[in-house]
Amino acid sequence: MSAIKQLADNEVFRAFATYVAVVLLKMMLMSLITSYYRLTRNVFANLEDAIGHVKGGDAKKYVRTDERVERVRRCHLNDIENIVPFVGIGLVYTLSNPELSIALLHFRIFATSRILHTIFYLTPLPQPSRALSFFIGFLVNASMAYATLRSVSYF
Ligand SMILES: N[C@@H](CCC(=O)N[C@@H](CS)C(=O)NCC(=O)O)C(=O)O
Repeated sequence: MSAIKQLADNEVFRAFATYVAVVLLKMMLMSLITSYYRLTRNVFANLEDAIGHVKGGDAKKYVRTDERVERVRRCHLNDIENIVPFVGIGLVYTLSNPELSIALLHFRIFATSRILHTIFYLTPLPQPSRALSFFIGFLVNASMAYATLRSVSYF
């Protein structure tokens, strides 16, 4: 059996791949939400975008910022700051041969925390809701990094 086939058959890897797909799809959704607010509020990042969408008048005035668009962009940036580490740390953690039940717990808590973070940020809900959801996801990444270092570290 090839190494790739072996990896694909590994239950922890399959669980990891599933949750990576979930959180990356959630992150990709942020681009669509940003575009939605740009188009419905006529808020553009570039003059050529404004010219393409605003008929007549001075397109320059639609090259501006808007609190709603900026909120979605901050939420997207926060996803990048946390989901990219999840993909990297999660992969090495998966390769360190963890227990399936413990790995699943990490992946599920992380995905839930990021979905909640988005809901809390975009609604928006009062703090500390968003801070807690961020912190839980952060702890999951830290826990996977710690477990990996404990089991396979080679300095
Ligand atoms: N880059 C983040 C680092 C800290 C962080 O991620 N905090 C969480 C909980 S308060 C957050 O949602 N920050 C808002 C954000 O990143 O826009 C920041 O500037 O706030």
